[in-house]
Amino acid sequence: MLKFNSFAKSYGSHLILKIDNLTIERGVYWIKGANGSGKSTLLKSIAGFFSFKGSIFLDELNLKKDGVAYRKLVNFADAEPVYPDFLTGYEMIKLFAAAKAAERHQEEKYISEMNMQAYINNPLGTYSSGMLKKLSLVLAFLGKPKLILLDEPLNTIDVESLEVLYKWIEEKHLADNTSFFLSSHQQVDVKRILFKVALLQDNSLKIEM
Ligand SMILES: Nc1ncnc2c1ncn2[C@@H]1O[C@H](COP(=O)(O)OP(=O)(O)OP(=O)(O)O)[C@@H](O)[C@H]1O
Repeated sequence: MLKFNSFAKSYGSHLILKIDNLTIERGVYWIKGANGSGKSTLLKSIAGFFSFKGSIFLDELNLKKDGVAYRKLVNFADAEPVYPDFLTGYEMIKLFAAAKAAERHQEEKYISEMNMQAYINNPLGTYSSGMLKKLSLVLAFLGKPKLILLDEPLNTIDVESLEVLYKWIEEKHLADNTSFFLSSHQQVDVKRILFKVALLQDNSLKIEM
């Protein structure tokens, strides 16, 4: 599903990640690693936000050569999402839905299950951090992504929303075979969704069997 060839990411002269050759099969992965191990850097590189050395492929699509097609199939939710204050949650959803060629009304289930109806038409400047986080999760599920990257999704949201998120991951993986990379400091309910663990350590990524 995802393939790294001679991948390396540095900030200036500081090497953060080096993945020579690695193929990751479809699945739901918990990206586990200590503070500063490079979890966000890895997810943002895969999302296509950062320059890097080497290549990343999603199936046959090369991120560097087929960027538009690749990005349509890879969705990302930031650890601390920031959006324009003046747009409403619903306007933000409509922008993302258009960019990801989402089916009409796809967002309705997500808005209602996350219980966001009461404030979805309010400006984002009025949202709490938990409300912004929930919006970022809704955006990450729009369209028909092959891979969804969730950076620290368990932070900030309440227990009910966490249950909803686990349900969405399970449903989406079973229905569309969508893969997930979810980074988290907190223990993930690994048995529930049969998470596989990908350990980020010593600048490299290792899939644990
Ligand atoms: N924009 C940047 N410029 C320079 N160094 C950076 C930048 N972003 C991250 N780093 C460094 O890269 C390393 C990896 O950071 P990253 O945020 O990817 O780790 P993380 O595993 O997500 O950390 P955490 O669990 O604390 O969120 C850290 O040493 C960090 O200081």
